[in-house]
Amino acid sequence: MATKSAKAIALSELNPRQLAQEVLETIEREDAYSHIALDAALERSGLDARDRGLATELVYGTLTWQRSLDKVLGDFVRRGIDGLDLPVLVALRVAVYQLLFLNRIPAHAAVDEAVEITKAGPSRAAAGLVNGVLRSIVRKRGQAKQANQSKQVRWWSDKGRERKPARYLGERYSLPNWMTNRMLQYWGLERAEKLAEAFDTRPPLYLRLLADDVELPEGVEPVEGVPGALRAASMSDAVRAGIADGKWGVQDLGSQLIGLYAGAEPDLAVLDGCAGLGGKTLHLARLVGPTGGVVAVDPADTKIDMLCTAADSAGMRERLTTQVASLQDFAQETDETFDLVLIDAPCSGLGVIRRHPETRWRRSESDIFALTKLQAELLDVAATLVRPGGTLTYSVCTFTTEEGPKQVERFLERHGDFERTGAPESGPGAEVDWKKYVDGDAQLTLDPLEHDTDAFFAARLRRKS
Ligand SMILES: C[S@@+](CC[C@H](N)C(=O)[O-])C[C@H]1O[C@@H](n2cnc3c(N)ncnc32)[C@H](O)[C@@H]1O
Repeated sequence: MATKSAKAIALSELNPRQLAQEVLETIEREDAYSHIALDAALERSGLDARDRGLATELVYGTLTWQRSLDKVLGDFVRRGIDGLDLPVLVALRVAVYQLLFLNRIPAHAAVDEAVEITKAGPSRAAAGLVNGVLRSIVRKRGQAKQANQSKQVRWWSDKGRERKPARYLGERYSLPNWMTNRMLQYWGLERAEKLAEAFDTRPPLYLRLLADDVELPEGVEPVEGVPGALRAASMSDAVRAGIADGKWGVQDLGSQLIGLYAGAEPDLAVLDGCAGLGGKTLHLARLVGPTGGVVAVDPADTKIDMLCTAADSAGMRERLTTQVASLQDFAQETDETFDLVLIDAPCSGLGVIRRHPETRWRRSESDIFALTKLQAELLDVAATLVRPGGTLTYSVCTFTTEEGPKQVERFLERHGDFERTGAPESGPGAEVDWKKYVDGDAQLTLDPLEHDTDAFFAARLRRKS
């Protein structure tokens, strides 16, 4: 039976592969964020937990391994992949991802569905090509299996490891070479390779408690030494129900640690200067309690709208004041100073590529220069908004030194009235076992290998009294 065009049928009728196809095309065509496009599609889909899991795996896996998948396809598509229509390229990538990375999926299911999806789409004439290419890959894989080669279809060469390590890491772990070059500079080959591998895995599912006295379902455990943090084995129906009931929300452990590291505690007046969707804002609002307050500023009105909605359902609205403005404009207009200012700055986002795999293919090295300038400007403005004796926490979800430790060094050179102060010694943040998470300068440096978190950097600075 021919599959109907994904466009012609309601999202609620799509199977997991059709949904993944739809989402991946949207991400590519509209420069959309993977998590937003996928969540929106899943929300409107009629898929059960298992099929949602498969669709999620296909979207994130295909985006993560895009360089490797394209390399393999390039070896099998005679005229190269550059001239392929987007729906054809996406169908091929998704199928090859299943063939090479998902052992439990039978080859015929991956191939047949890619052919059907292509037949039902706008480039139906390419269905034969899709069929031929995928069957050749399956054949090659089968021959290699018979010859007992451990890796059947390869997209890298081990010989390059010593000779051209940046290229080797990029090809093997599906990362851009400029990024692997930096990883080698920072960590050397051994550790860079381990981190490259870690960046290709699916991240653990962490939750943050939003209510007191809740009973944890099976498969959800508290994270030792981090108040309010939970780790879930999977996005089970019970976890989803807890989210809907406002018992907990999804937030990476690294993000939660930043909220705690910033040192929010009852009564404080807090400014979240780059609030975004408010992941950290709402954590800070919870920590300051009903007697404290958080001002959340961000120039993106849609983000502030979403933050307000989330604050309403978390019961935090009364502690929160929002303003759609750049921090620079906000600072011009206010006379207020704050006990605690958080600058969770716009950054290259290389530390969260497990969650946002499209970042690998969208960022370029030149972005880092512009971002570093903006971060320095935001820090200079933020410094004027901290009361004497108050603190400024600067955080980024990346591992480049310019955006992290060097940015802070330069800030301290420009602002003799600030000093590093490290993790908080009172309030909920003092309950964390910080030894595990901070470096020699008491700065927070997190990564997926050591901490099972995304890669984050944060520094806490005190304005001298
Ligand atoms: C890393 S994101 C913040 C994420 C957010 N804190 C969270 O935890 O969900 C950086 C934010 O900075 C905002 N931004 C960009 N330029 C800004 C500026 N000049 N002033 C204030 N915020 C800015 C962006 O809109 C973006 O939402």
